This record gives sequence, structure tokens and C-alpha cells, in this order.
Amino acid sequence: MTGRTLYDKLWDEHVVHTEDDGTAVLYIDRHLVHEVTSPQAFEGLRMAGRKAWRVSSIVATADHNTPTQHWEAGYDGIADPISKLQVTTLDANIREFGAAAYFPFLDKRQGIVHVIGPESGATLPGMTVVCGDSHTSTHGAFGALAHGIGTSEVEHVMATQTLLARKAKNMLVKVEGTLPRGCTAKDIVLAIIGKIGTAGGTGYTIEFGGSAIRALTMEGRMTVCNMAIEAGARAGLVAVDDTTITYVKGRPFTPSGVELEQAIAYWRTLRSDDDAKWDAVVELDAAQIQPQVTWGTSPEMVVPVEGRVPDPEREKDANKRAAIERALEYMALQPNKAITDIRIDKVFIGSCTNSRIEDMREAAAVVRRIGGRIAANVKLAMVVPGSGLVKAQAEREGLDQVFKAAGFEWREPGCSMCLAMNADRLEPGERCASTSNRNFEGRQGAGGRTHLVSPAMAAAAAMEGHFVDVRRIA
Ligand SMILES: CC(C)[C@H](C(=O)O)[C@@H](O)C(=O)O
Ligand code: SF4
Repeated sequence: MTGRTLYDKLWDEHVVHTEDDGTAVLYIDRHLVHEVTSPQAFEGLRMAGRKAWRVSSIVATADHNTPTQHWEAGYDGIADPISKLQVTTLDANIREFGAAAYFPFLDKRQGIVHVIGPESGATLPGMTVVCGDSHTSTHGAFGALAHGIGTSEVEHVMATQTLLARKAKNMLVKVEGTLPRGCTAKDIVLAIIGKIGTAGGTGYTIEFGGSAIRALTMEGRMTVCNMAIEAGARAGLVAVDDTTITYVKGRPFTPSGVELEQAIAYWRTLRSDDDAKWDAVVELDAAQIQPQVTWGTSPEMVVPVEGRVPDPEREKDANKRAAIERALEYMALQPNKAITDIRIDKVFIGSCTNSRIEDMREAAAVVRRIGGRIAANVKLAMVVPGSGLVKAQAEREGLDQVFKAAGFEWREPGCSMCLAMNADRLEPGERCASTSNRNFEGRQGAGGRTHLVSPAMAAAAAMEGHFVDVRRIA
């Protein structure tokens, strides 16, 4: 038998049945649930008189619609009636159908589903993990086969504990070498997307490997896998190693004792064999990666901080030229403008890409190093921890004080200004340095303009009022 990739191994371990046409039935170990994509699924179960097949697989939280301030007002603080209905509907559905754990609005462990899964040990190596959310790819950082599903699939998984799937092809993205100081996992993944494009990973499961990936913390690996979906792949993966095992040990859902020993022995097999066959291999040199800034309305519209806004005149392909022109118009940017000359109105540090403790530390370190307060032209700079536990940890470390003293708002956890589904949003025409993962038109609010960056770059932009090269500060 020839060698298998990590994806092949995870697939083989979970496939229950394969039809002649390649459609397979996959067993699902962990089902993460949030308030946006679950209401119709629960309604479907109710109408059919079904129960959830394995309640112990369900971990749920409310994150997209929850406010990030004035929690003392409780549910009355959710101003939008549709948002409030989604949050209360999840409460009622979990009460009726059950869950292994539920972190509702106002709970001290509430947070973004992709932050609380790993943090609680609900995401473990070797699992199949699904959630009605495209950024479920995040959990692949643990050597788990994790991908987003649609609402009808949420119902299917609840009813049967299985998912209909087709096996994707295997892509290896290998990042070798040492990242320059001031560059982070976010810069790696933006550089990858800049190279392969938002359709580069379509039809593949991407395994991220190489010495630069192995050197990342679990937080960094999650940032990279989080954006696999922005590269077109439904799932991203990183092989299990000591970093993985150290992270998962001792968390509430992680096994202990003999079970842990047995699990670790298995987890250690969760890497691609040396003779595994790849359908595609992409290589990047970590030493060449610079801090990245997106200039357009797709994550692939990205350049290094030393670069300039592209000039459509130089693009020969008519379709690409039209896309650049349209993006520049929406973003209100002139061709050839230096990235460091772009002034910003707001800063958002948060989202399932960059709201973990390490992200908070990196942003706070830059704020400390620059000193003083946020720039006068920055109307709002907000830091939104990914979960209540991240928030508490950051506060124990005094990071909230660093941010607040510099004029940042320190908020309650949630998806916040990553997408305009709650009270946090951009006004038309506002320009934002954001640590999130999507810069589509209107993503952070109608007419809002998003530049995706790392937490360190976002913090530096807040302090200086325009993009700056953090390598000069780090
Ligand atoms: C609301 C949800 C379905 C959506 C997703 O699937 O990703 C959201 O989380 C996003 O980031 O756009
Ligand atoms: S933080 Fe943003 S990307 Fe992540 S789940 Fe929430 S809305 Fe989606």
C-alpha cells in the first residue's frame, strides 16, 4: 500500500459507506452549533418527530448576533429583533434537544464557536468536526477533518450523525524557513492566498506543512486553517505534533488517564506518510513573507506592506483589469498609492481568525511599544476577545489596561464587526484595518471598506492612523 496523506487517513477512519459514484457517508464526531444556521435544522427535526442522534456530540454557542457591550442590559441589550430572536431560539432549541455543552449569551465561557471548540477540548485530533459555518476549517489545525456545512446538512447530521460527502483532492502547501520578526500566521495565510488565489484550493483539502508551520503555536495554526476556506478549500489541516498534544491536554472535553494515553498513541499517527501522494504542491519561503495588507474586495487582493495599490493599466487580462478597477472604486483608492499612505477610520481586532490570547498579546505588545494613544483620525479602535475565557486571561495579564489606556474599546466576546450581523459595523465610506478574514463589499457594514491585516499590523495602524510596517516597531 502506498503512503497516505493525513486527509486520506482521517477520511478512511470515518467513511461508513461509499457509493459507486463516489458519494460517501462520513461519520461525524463533533457537531458545533451556532444561532444563525441551526433554527431551520431544529425545526426540521421537530416536524419529523426526530431527536438528535447523539446529543453528546453537540456543542453550541451564540456568537454572530450577540452584542459586545452593555451586557448588564441582558437580552434587552440585543436591539435588533431578528438578532434577538435567533439568540433566544437557540436557547429554546438546546433546552429541547440537548447538548454536551451550551455556552449561551452572557455565559462567561460564551464566544465565537471556532474559539470555544478548541478551547474547551471539544475539538480533538482525529475527529470529524462540522458546523454550519464556513470557517469550521479552523479546527483542522488539530489534525481533525473539519469543514463547514449548510443548514440542511446541519439537520442531516443531527438526525443521522453522518454527512454525505465526496472526497476532495490532496494539496500540500509547504512553508519552509523562518518568518521575519513582526510577521505572523496571518501574514503566512494572506501570502498563500495572494499566491494561489481564492479559487486555488477549490476541490482540495489543503494540508499546511513545512518548518514555518511546525514552528507556529496552535493559535497560529488555527489562524492559517481558518482562512483555508478563503483559498477555496473547504478544509485545511496541520499534522499532529507535540504542540498539538500539549495544547489539548487538560481541557474539559479532553480524555484523561489511560484513555488519554491511548488517544495520544493514535494522535501521533495523524501525519502524512513520507511517501504520500499529492495532487498539488505549493511552496513558499517564510523568510520572504512580509506583513500583508489587502487593498481590494477579495482576500486575494493582497500586497506586502512595502507595496503599492495595483495599477489596472498594467493588467493585460481584461477581466482582471475590470475586477481591479471595480475594487479600487469601491475601496476609494488611487492606483500606485503606497500602502503605508492609506489612512484608516476604524480598527477591529477580533474574529475567529485573530481573537485568541496570542493575538491579544501581539496587539498589546505593539501598543505598548509605540506608546501614547490611538491616532486622532481613528474614530474607533476595538478589541474583541474571541471568548469569555480569552477575555478573562487577557485581563489577568493586564492586556485590557494596555488597550484601554491607549484609547481602544475593550469589548465582550462575539463575532462583532467581522460581519454586519450585530450592532458593531462600519458606516458607509468608513475604512477599517481588520484582523478578520473577509473583505467583501459591505462585509463590515454597507459601504464599509475593509483591509485585512494581522493583529500587530492592526494595532500599529490604530496608533499611527495609517498602515505602518510593524517590522520597524517589532
Ligand atoms: C453566518 C455564517 C453562516 C457565515 C459563514 O458560514 O461563514 C459567517 O460566519 C461568515 O463568516 O460569513
Ligand atoms: S468571527 Fe466572522 S468569520 Fe468567524 S464565524 Fe463569526 S462571522 Fe464568521
